[in-house]
Amino acid sequence: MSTPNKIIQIKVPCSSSNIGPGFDVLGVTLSLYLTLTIQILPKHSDLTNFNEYIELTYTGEGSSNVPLSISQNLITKTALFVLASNNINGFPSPMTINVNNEIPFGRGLGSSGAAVVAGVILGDVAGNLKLTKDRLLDYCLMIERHPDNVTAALMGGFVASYLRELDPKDIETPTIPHSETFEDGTTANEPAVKQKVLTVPNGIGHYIRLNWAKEIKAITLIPQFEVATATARSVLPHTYERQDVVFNLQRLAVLTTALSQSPPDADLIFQAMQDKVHQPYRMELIPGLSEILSSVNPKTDPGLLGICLSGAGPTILALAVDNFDLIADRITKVLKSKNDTQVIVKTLDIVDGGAQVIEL
Ligand SMILES: Nc1ncnc2c1ncn2[C@@H]1O[C@H](COP(=O)(O)OP(=O)(O)OP(=O)(O)O)[C@@H](O)[C@H]1O
Ligand SMILES: N[C@@H](CCO)C(=O)O
Repeated sequence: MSTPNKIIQIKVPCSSSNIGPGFDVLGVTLSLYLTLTIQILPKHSDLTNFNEYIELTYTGEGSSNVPLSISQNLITKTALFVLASNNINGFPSPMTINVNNEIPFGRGLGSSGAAVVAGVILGDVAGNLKLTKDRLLDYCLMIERHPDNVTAALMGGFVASYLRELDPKDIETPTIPHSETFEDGTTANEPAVKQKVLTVPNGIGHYIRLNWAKEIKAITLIPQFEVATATARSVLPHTYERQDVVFNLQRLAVLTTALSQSPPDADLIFQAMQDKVHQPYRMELIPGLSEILSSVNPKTDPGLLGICLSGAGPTILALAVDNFDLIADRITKVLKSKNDTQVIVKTLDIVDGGAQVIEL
């Protein structure tokens, strides 16, 4: 192999979204990473499209079943989409891309959001486009249409976001590498259909970083089965009763400040993490969720602040300041009593910084 012109690392954190009432709004970045190590190799011919000279390898989570074809892999097809949108047809240099992934697939820890962010940055780096972070977010949001995970993964920290409503013509093009959240029946593994130029609208996503009290840690309880986000969204109703919407709005407004206060008020946070918009409908997909939400609280388990589904599940997120192992054991017992599965427990830090590009 020839000596690389450049070696670059793209490091993207995982994220937990919703935090109870903030469905499709809140995301918090946690300390598990998707890391791409890229060697950009010298061009060895007059070619301008080096798609056949991209070597993609994986280690870690998902490595045994992720597609390695660049038109099917979510990271590389996202990069191809960014390049095509900037009039670049295919990867402009040969390269090796090694992906080391710590984020389990389909567990509610934002694996697809991290892959989309990594792919958008890969496209930016490969095409030497020098897009701003806000512009990178526009590209992410063309692909993953709920902003919570991608905004947290790109920007870092505890983030609230909303999406500008797009004109239907902005998303009708077949060049977008449809992710599972397009809700049109396509899946994350389907290839982008055509490479036709697409102008990505400006300023699709708007976000604000919120404060997070430094003593609050995230216990993640990760059952060893997947729930695809598309499935977890398909069980949600299309319309809601007014009292359920008001229930969530009231709690969401309180929660965004309650999580910033030091010392945290466990009772306030526990109540503010209740939800009536997504969790009740997802209980059928996650045996034990209903029992956990109704039986574990700051009185039964001192140190606990609140419990919710992480993203679309099945991971359970427990926010706590103390007694992490005891809280984890108690929730694990309930999950195991309802599922014939291993439960992996990871107590994670909240990560302040988002995706990074490091030149090695
Ligand atoms: N590192 C990756 N490389 C390639 N594809 C990935 C990667 N990470 C995720 N994916 C794709 O995304 C799918 C998982 O996306 P899905 O939205 O269902 O779950 P999630 O993002 O892990 O959970 P949530 O969105 O609830 O946080 C995987 O099955 C795979 O197709
Ligand atoms: N807010 C999204 C996150 C999943 O990616 C959901 O709950 O469906």
